[in-house]
Amino acid sequence: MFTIIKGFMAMNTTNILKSLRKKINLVDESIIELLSKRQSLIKEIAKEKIEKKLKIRDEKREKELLCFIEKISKQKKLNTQLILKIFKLIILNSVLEQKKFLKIISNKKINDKTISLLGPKGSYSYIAALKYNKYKLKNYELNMLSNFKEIVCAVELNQSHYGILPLENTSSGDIEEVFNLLFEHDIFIINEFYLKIEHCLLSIKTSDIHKIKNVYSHYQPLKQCNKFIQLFPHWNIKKISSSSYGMQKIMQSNCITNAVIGSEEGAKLYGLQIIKKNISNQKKNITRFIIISKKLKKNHKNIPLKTSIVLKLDKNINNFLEILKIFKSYSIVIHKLQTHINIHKPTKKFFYLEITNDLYSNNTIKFIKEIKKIVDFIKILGCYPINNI
Ligand SMILES: O=C(O)C(=O)C[C@]1(C(=O)O)C=C[C@@H](O)C=C1
Repeated sequence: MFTIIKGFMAMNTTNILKSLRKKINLVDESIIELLSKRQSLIKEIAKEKIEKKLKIRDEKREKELLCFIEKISKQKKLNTQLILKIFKLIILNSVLEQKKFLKIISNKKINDKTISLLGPKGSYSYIAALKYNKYKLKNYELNMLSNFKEIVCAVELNQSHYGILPLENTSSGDIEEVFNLLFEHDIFIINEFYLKIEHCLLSIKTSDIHKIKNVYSHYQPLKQCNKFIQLFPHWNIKKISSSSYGMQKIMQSNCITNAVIGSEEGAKLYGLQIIKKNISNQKKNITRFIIISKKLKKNHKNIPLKTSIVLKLDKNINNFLEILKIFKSYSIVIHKLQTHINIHKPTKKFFYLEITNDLYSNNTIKFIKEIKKIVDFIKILGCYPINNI
């Protein structure tokens, strides 16, 4: 009798579960419908912006909107951090959609093979992308974006096949922002290469070093040239989205007091003069660029390969000793080992590792299985050919 009642209750619970799941389906359908409505509005906004020649991205509006979202999600007692994360992604997606729409409207041929990078033309990423495109991709269209996050999201959201990002530099070290994006987003490294970066101080042709008051650039070139900059304490240093955006701005402003730190190639593109060449802290200023993709790539077995991994451990330091033992027992060779701080939660650390092993070899597969047992979090960031400087 008791078993019959239990069986009946179980059946009843299953029916309740079924009906609740049906309700969830309806709620999810409404969410999708609302997102589709939002997407249509985004297109309308894009048309208006194109007509009125307004910038696609409106950071002030984004801030206001996120404040509003935060307020109402708190009122509804939702996980505010999660909701904000979702909305930041939705907004970023609409920026990328609007930029794509702008291209269609302005009758630019849309190539389905694109590589996203920090633009506009003349940036170091542009020079790196031209080089990579010439040797490896051929005929991929360059999709110029305004920051590293947009590049990562364009690839993650399948709006672009590949992305190109600087990862580290001999003068400024690791680019933490890019490492954090790799850890947080669903993308993979499929290649790497090195590029010599020769920073120059550029201005319009009628200026000279004594007239300069404002110096513009992306935060990376500014960091890589900080010793040179320190020689001119009266300069106002202005961080902007890219060195080439700075070139565009000073060319348009036509003002003798403005200068930008950027490339010689960029100077030619924007008709600027080079006031001083090679101003980096180190003579051999080299940047390591990576190519990112939505999918992990399998490589030929007969070329030397590197696998990048990120790990998060709990506070127990002994864990790391355990990890090292596993490395030893599988004869894994560590090429690089670094700790990185989570930009959003500075108390949280990640371990970033590069091993000179093929991710798909039986030995590496077994090694990763072992590691997974003792870490809090592991993400394979990619497997790609080793490209020495
Ligand atoms: O309000 C706008 O201007 C929009 O284009 C919409 C939107 C959004 O998705 O909410 C997208 C991009 C802007 O940077 C700000 C907001």
